[in-house]
Amino acid sequence: MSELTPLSEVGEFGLIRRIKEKVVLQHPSTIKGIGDDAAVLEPEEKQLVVTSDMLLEGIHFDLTFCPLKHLGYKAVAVNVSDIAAMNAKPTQITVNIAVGARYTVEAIDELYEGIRLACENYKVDLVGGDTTSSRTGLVISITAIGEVAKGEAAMRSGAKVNDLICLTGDIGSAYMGLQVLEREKQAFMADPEMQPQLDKYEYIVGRQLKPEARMDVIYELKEFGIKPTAMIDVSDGLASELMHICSQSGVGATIYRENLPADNQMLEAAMEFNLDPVMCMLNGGEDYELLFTIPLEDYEKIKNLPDVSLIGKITEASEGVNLANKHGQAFPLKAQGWTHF
Ligand SMILES: Nc1ncnc2c1ncn2[C@@H]1O[C@H](COP(=O)(O)OP(=O)(O)O)[C@@H](O)[C@H]1O
Ligand SMILES: Cc1ncc(C[n+]2csc(CCOP(=O)(O)OP(=O)(O)O)c2C)c(N)n1
Ligand SMILES: [Mg+2]
Repeated sequence: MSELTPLSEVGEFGLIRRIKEKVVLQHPSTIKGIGDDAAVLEPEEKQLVVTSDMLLEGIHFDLTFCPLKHLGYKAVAVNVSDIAAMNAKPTQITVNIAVGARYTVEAIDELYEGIRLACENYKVDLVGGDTTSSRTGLVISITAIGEVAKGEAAMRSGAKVNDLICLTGDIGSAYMGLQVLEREKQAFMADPEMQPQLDKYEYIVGRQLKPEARMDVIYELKEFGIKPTAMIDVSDGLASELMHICSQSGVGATIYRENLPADNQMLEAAMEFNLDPVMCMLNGGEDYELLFTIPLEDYEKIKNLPDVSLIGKITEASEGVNLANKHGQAFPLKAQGWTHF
């Protein structure tokens, strides 16, 4: 095994130099990246979108089952997902990390390998950040900047009565992936000889550890001439996100249980864990899919998009937010997804 280097050997500035050396800037709007008191950007004639999300050890990730490279990728992806949810294109990120003194240079290299891979995939420039020590665990906080043409940003507040409610991908899988990982961790702690059994859960575990921001769908919507009237990404759970759209738009909604997009592995794992798959889909969280509304007239355009499901319709506010079953019975939806407190 190769030697590991303590962080104290390179120091804060040595670490930053190491990070900077591997950064390749690709956006013409990045005038100055890492290395000065602040980055300098020169955006085009567009509106800027700015968002931050942080990931904390013990709250958002567990290093016993989350490799640092995946963590770096996920930290970027969840931020790009918020940019996507504004119907915008990501351009730059800054990365703040707080790291325990016992970390090695090689461990931080791994983390940044994931960050770099995500920057390459989403075509964003890493233009700065901050590095501090931590006494309580690893913290990663990312700010993402993006651009959108004037008037094209999709707010949570734009949904109109009779709009169609659309959802990308499938939901509930990241949550079930986490249940599997936590179970295998418990089994391993009880008996370190135990090898984790993850083969048949590859997809759902991947959804937890390696989520993708749906920039692909943002580009497709543009290509098909569809502008969502409202949009949000699913981080805390579908029910919770739908409530945000409804309250901010002053509307109600009905979604149909039969139309909720489920993956087979998620359904099988839910059965194994004795969990109601519909509850997992509504409240699981961390799917990083896009929930958006479109005018009814755009139905013909949207039905050709392979990875978009029509899950319901927007109604008058007085009708509330409901989940309907195949017999047409509707029940008020409760947001029981992730909250921090
Ligand atoms: N500590 C904070 N200070 C200021 N604004 C915040 C803070 N936390 C969240 N916000 C803002 O509140 C809104 C909702 O945040 P959040 O629920 O985290 O959204 P998301 O799920 O998209 O990350 C956003 O506009 C965000 O910028
Ligand atoms: C170790 C661990 N515990 C719990 C979770 C589950 N979890 C953590 S944060 C979260 C929701 C999303 O996080 P949040 O900070 O609310 O993101 P935001 O809505 O601001 O994008 C979920 C479901 C996890 N992924 N890992
Ligand atoms: Mg947030």
